[in-house]
Amino acid sequence: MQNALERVPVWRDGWRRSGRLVLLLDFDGTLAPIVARPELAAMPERTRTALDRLMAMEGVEVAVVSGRGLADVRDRAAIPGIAYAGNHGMEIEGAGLHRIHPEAAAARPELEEVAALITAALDGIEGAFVEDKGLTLSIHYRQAADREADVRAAVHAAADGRPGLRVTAGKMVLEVRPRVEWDKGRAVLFLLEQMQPPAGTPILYLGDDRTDEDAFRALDGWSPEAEGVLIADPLPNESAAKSRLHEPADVGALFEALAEDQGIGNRE
Ligand SMILES: O=P(O)(O)OC[C@H]1O[C@H](O[C@H]2O[C@H](CO)[C@@H](O)[C@H](O)[C@H]2O)[C@H](O)[C@@H](O)[C@@H]1O
Repeated sequence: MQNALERVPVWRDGWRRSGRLVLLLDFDGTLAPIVARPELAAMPERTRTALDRLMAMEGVEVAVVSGRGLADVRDRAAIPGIAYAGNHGMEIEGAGLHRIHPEAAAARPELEEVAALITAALDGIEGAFVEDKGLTLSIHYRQAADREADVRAAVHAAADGRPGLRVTAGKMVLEVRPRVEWDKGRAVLFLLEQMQPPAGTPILYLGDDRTDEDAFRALDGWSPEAEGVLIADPLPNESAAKSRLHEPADVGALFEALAEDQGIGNRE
């Protein structure tokens, strides 16, 4: 898969021609490196500085799309004036938008019940814990990797057989989500419908995990200039992304490279 830095001239050219550049950004593993616990995740200074610089340029539109709860990712990313999609897009807020998936919200009482069951079952598994994100649960085992099987058993015992819920997997984490027809791909299409970028606008979705593949696939159908950038090393067997970066640190380098050209996007 091509290195995303090699595609920068193509994207800058599209930005120059259309007057717009859209960046849709995942948080953990993309803007922020993966760390031991969710509350320790932070955007590196280099990435923030380069993103600030890009956002000060003409025609650049940014949104953050995350599996985290909306308030959490908004506080953590702390990029002013943009739209945030939390809980894999089940809640969207900012830039004039306010939307909560109604069926997902209705599943909250059952989710609470499951959270209590899993929390009780994890008692005694040191390092495993439930992150309650309101509309979804993350059950982390990064610090209890040797007990992964027990964590999985606890989660499935509590959530399986409930028609309103489903279990998914991510990086050393299981998630319990409402069984609704909504994911990062749908969220990205919703955001683009609001943004209405003109034809020819380069639209980049940067993401690192399985849930980001929904967004990569959704972009394929949007326009020829919409494409996914996968942050991964090694690469997975399959991905719908068109190019890759090796690690979150490279995301800052990509923003710097996009902002480099003095000929475009400079506000008067
Ligand atoms: O969609 P994302 O913004 O990438 O969020 C996905 C999950 O990210 C967080 O968990 C992951 O990152 C943690 C901090 O680096 C790490 O400790 C954990 O092992 C990873 O799975 C977040 O806590 C989850 O709620 C998100 O769903």
